[in-house]
Amino acid sequence: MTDRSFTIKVPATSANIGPGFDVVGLSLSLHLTLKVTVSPPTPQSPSRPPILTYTGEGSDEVPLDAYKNLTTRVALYVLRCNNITKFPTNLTIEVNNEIPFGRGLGSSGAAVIAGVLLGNQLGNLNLPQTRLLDFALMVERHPDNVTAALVGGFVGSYLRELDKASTEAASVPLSEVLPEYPPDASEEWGLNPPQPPIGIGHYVRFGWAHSIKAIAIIPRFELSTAKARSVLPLEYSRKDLVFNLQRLAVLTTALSREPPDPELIYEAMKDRIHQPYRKTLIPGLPEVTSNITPDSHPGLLGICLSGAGPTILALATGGYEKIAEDARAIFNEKGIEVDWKVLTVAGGSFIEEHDN
Ligand SMILES: Nc1ncnc2c1ncn2[C@@H]1O[C@H](COP(=O)(O)OP(=O)(O)OP(=O)(O)O)[C@@H](O)[C@H]1O
Ligand SMILES: N[C@@H](CCO)C(=O)O
Repeated sequence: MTDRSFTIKVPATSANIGPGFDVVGLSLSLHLTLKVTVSPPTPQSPSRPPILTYTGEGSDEVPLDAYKNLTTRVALYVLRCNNITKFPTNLTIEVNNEIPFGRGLGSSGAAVIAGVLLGNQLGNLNLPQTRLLDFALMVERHPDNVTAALVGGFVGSYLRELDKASTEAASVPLSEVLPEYPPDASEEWGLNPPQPPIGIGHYVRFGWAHSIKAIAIIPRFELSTAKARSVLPLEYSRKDLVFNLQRLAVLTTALSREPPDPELIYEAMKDRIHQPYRKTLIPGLPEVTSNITPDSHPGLLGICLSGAGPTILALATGGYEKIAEDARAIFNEKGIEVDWKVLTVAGGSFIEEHDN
């Protein structure tokens, strides 16, 4: 028997793009890459626990225990749901990550999608894409990042209204979906995990004008999605909802048109559902989004908070450096250091099997 090896590659994502809170996502050209090897047992190594190594973003904080790491815990959840209670013996996973943690660039969504694809691959499950999405949505319960990370491009998604039994199945605490530790006596723990209902998430890919690039202006601090969601109200006025719906409807088509129209897009990327509430957590956010405009910065199309923040996403066809450096100067005035990158829209996740 020979080693089996394959590579999984998952893109970063920016969710919301202004008015599309929990609805739209855009895949971007930073990647989480897993190089996976499964070696047959040998007399010297009949069986050993998984070895996980990690380079790049988050390597100083990510757990390297396969039973604690988000990606491998998700993979084990997928395997357990398919009657496989353990990782294969002699599994090695070398991770390289370009997606900064907790910045609004979909690091957790990418880790979850990588885990679902890893479980599917290790168990030779051949799950269809819709089922892969169901598993991801049991872990990350808003569809915007995970859908864009899985299928790639500029994507809108919704969660199907579930019947009572499916709603209960999809509402189990995350600690039950992803227990942290392996069982001492694996039987009870290994069996009967909460199965995802079928067909939770549905999506459509919008067009994307190729001349549009995304500048990610990334503050050097982390903001967890949970914290950035905790400041949001539970209810909104009709006026604010209509404000967002009007803009989102225009935005999804405006970003596909060549040449893109800055006047239309700048206004269509405004939001009243999440950004105004998150400004308390991101000093400089209102100043950056209101002072950098297509008039002051030729090439700019629109500017918004990326996902739950703190990264700012500027869509532009040129003038990248001036946009980024002027945003940097505003953040610097608030005592915040930033890094910035010009990114392109990426394809979806993919797996490459290697011949050994
Ligand atoms: N590659 C990874 N491997 C393991 N855990 C990860 C990985 N990437 C992210 N995580 C976990 O996810 C956490 C960040 O998730 P969080 O949802 O707060 O932010 P985000 O996904 O980067 O931002 P957003 O959801 O706004 O785009 C990290 O602190 C870490 O615990
Ligand atoms: N739509 C989510 C994305 C976070 O990943 C939010 O803004 O909270």
